[in-house]
Amino acid sequence: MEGSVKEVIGGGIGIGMTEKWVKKHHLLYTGATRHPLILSIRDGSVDLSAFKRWLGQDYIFVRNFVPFLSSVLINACKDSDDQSDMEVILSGLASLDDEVAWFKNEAKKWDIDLSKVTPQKANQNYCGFLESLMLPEVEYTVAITALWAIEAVYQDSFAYCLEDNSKTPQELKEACQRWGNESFGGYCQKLKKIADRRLEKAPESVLIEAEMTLLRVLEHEVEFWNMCNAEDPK
Ligand SMILES: Cc1ncc(CNC=O)c(N)n1
Repeated sequence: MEGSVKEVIGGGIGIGMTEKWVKKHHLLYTGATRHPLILSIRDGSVDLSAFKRWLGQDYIFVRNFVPFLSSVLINACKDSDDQSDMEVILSGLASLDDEVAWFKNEAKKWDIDLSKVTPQKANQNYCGFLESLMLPEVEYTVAITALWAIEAVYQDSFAYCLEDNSKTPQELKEACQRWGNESFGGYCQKLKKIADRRLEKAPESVLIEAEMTLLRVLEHEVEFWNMCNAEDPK
């Protein structure tokens, strides 16, 4: 099949839309995946209070991410042309069970009371954006592109902190491992394939919407990291 006429014509080989967009918007993509907070984790100079802020805020984000992912799952069941989409998204949803438990356990280790953490502005904005993606008029193709981008930023960022020459502090490695591991990487690849398959068949209007949505995701991710690096509001 590799390299066959069918693969080439079918678009199985060659560069997909998501990759084209990442190249086109590489400054913003790099801004999200090589943020100063990530670079500081990787070189070991990270301010632990920034990490703690991230932990508390991301717990809230993940709780809001559950209904979003559920909504993408429903969309896939209703609108997808491929039955396996549902299985990929379901696997992501299933892993959030463990993820929420991990946050609670990690918060204990760092002496953070999650019930006292309130979402900061950038987090509120990002969660509001997730909610807007759950509106009935949002196309499955747009929602799956957003989902791929949200997951890919975390996978790319944290995998970078785990590379051989990185100096990531031992106590942060488990967090990096959650999203930087190969299995999460495989999940992101599957999401990317789904997004590329849908985008390939999408009309121009949906393509524009999906590209705009990718840019919004990247901006929200940058703002989220910025929020963690900034002092708490007085
Ligand atoms: C701000 C943000 N973006 C992406 C992820 C990764 N998805 C689910 O865990 C996350 N946890 N937080």
